[in-house]
Amino acid sequence: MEILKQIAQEAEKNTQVPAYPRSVEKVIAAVISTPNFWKVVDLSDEPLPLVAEILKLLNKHGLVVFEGNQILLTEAGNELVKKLGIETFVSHRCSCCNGRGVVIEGSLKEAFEKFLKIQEKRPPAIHQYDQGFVTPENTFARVALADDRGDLRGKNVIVLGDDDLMSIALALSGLPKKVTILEIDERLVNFIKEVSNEYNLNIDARVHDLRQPLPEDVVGAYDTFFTDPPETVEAIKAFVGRGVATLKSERCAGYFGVTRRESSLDKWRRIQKVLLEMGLVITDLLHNFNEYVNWDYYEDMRGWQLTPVKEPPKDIWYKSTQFRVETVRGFKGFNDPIVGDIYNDAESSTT
Ligand SMILES: NCCCCN(CCCN)CCCN
Repeated sequence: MEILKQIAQEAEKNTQVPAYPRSVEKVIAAVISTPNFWKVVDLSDEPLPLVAEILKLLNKHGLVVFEGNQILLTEAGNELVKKLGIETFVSHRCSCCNGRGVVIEGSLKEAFEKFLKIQEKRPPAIHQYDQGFVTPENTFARVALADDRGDLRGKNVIVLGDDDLMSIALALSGLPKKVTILEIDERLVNFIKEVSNEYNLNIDARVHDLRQPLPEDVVGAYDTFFTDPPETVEAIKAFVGRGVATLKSERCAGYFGVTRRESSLDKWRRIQKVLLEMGLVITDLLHNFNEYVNWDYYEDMRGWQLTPVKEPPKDIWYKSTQFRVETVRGFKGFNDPIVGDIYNDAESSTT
């Protein structure tokens, strides 16, 4: 146990990311089952910068080696695993719903098939706005989840930031009364407008920088919001806080993703405190509900500089937990201008 504590302390000192003996244990447990860096990050569920540092320290202590692009336990590493009784991960994830608790069926399925075709021409994710969209099936699973919770039919729905094309999926489902989207990236707004015209979806799509206060007419005018903010507490305030500011009243819902890839549990605690202070109740937390398609700018992101081996990501490794929140008495949104950096902190790694 001593070595785990020692490596955790050193890793925290070098990265400013909170690290625990369990962080080190989970990285070792991941290395038992995969030599691939991105899969180690995925299985360990620790922030990428911390995983990279822990691997470098394990290597320094002669417990892992980097052979080509593979991360392997040494003889000494295997001894430690035996001595500490470290076990690898076993998944019990439902193969039918992929652990999401919802499936895309009936009328949603037809809309989904249409969406699959439409999204083939979507603008690629760009680094400038920390974009990274989820799989088309995931976008529709979010629609199924919100409909399952009664948050869509006959409701006014707003999407704050939409590289995931939630606005198109929601409109294709035919469930909401009105769909509005605010998005900083003109390429996306133009694409969504074109699709809305072509398919007669009547989407209210506007270019808007969410660091600025909301347009007057959307404040207090919606029943449900969707957003998927960058992973800083500031960004949660900007995107989720503004989402709350768009809601009509108590007992309205919001949906967004929070990841473990760029957020330690210590940061999660700060995020959850911010949510409670806004007068929100967290009703659902669905682990790894969101799966992000690998973006082609990975060599430009900070995380790439930190990785101990330079193997391009192949399978989906970046995932996030889907949060559902609901307003209760005394809730208050956030609609002041945001100054400063909403994209970077010590734990972020894909910006
Ligand atoms: N930079 C690549 C990954 C970004 C994912 N973030 C934005 C996702 C937009 N769809 C944050 C994901 C969790 N909040």
